[in-house]
Amino acid sequence: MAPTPEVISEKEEMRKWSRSMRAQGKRIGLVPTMGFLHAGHLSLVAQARAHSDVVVVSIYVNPVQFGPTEDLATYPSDFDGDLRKLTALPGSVDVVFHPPNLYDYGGGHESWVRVEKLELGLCGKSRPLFFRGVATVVMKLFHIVEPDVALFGKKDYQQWRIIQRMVRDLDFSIKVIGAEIIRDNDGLAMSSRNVHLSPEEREKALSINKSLLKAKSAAKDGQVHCEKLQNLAIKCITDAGGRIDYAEIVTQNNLEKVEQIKGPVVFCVAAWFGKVRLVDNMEINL
Ligand SMILES: Nc1ncnc2c1ncn2[C@@H]1O[C@H](COP(=O)(O)OP(=O)(O)OP(=O)(O)O)[C@@H](O)[C@H]1O
Ligand SMILES: CC(C)(CO)[C@@H](O)C(=O)[O-]
Ligand code: BAL
Repeated sequence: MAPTPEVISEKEEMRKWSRSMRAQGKRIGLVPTMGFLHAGHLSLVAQARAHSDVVVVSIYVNPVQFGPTEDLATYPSDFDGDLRKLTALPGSVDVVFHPPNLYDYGGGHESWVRVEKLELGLCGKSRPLFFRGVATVVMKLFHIVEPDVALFGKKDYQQWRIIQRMVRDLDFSIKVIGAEIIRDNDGLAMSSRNVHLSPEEREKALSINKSLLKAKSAAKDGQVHCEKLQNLAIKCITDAGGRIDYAEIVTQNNLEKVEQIKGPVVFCVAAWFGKVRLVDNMEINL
């Protein structure tokens, strides 16, 4: 068992800690999270450790990425449980950055980061201010923690691509790594929000991964028409009782819609099961 991570809640203290590490020649890895940690998050921590000398995990439920009708108030949290999980890891986490509020300067926050094209499609359609909130808080975390490397999960594929684009366009000297999706044994992509699924809804939600596997296998068998593949997946999910937000095949880098698979694509899905909205995706490289 590793030592319990140091918990830092003040921005200035966090920056001071990072700068003292940098002065000792240490590479800093950052894993941004909203807490209620699961094995998907822990896999990011392991990869951060492999790419750096010291690891910071941030735990902060960022209010500005939630729309007025979204689930900010019910977002799951268990800070003590998170610390226990991080302490039980084979390699240590050095710091948990857990600020109470990143927008507490009074007078209102009015500066935003927008990744103008990439934020429009997929999740951006039903959550129009979501990626503005994500890009802004990640930029703030980058300025506070000053990491050399930052880890994001491919489960939130569009988010990962948006952060990569922000880092490129705004000249951050940070390596952004996309980590593979960790799934439960039955194929459901791990997600903090899964805790809100009833057993019946969880069973229905397995249709997302099944539909993606079906579509990928049909594509490998020669079906390259995206509409057909999308309809296959939509039927599988709606037959199971899910409500589709979107099911779209897009290019892996620019997330542009494609009609026929000719190069590397990713099939992205968001669907509702009861009050829970889940996202998942699968890369298809024929
Ligand atoms: N199953 C997973 N596999 C790999 N990475 C993941 C997985 N789930 C989450 N992550 C990554 O962990 C980071 C923090 O995500 P977050 O704290 O929002 O958890 P989450 O499980 O995605 O929660 P939510 O239920 O809000 O989607 C993000 O980079 C996210 O992509
Ligand atoms: C990247 C992130 C920590 C920003 O709040 C969040 O969107 C998440 O947990 O995926
Ligand atoms: N993991 C993405 C965070 C969100 O849906 O708000």
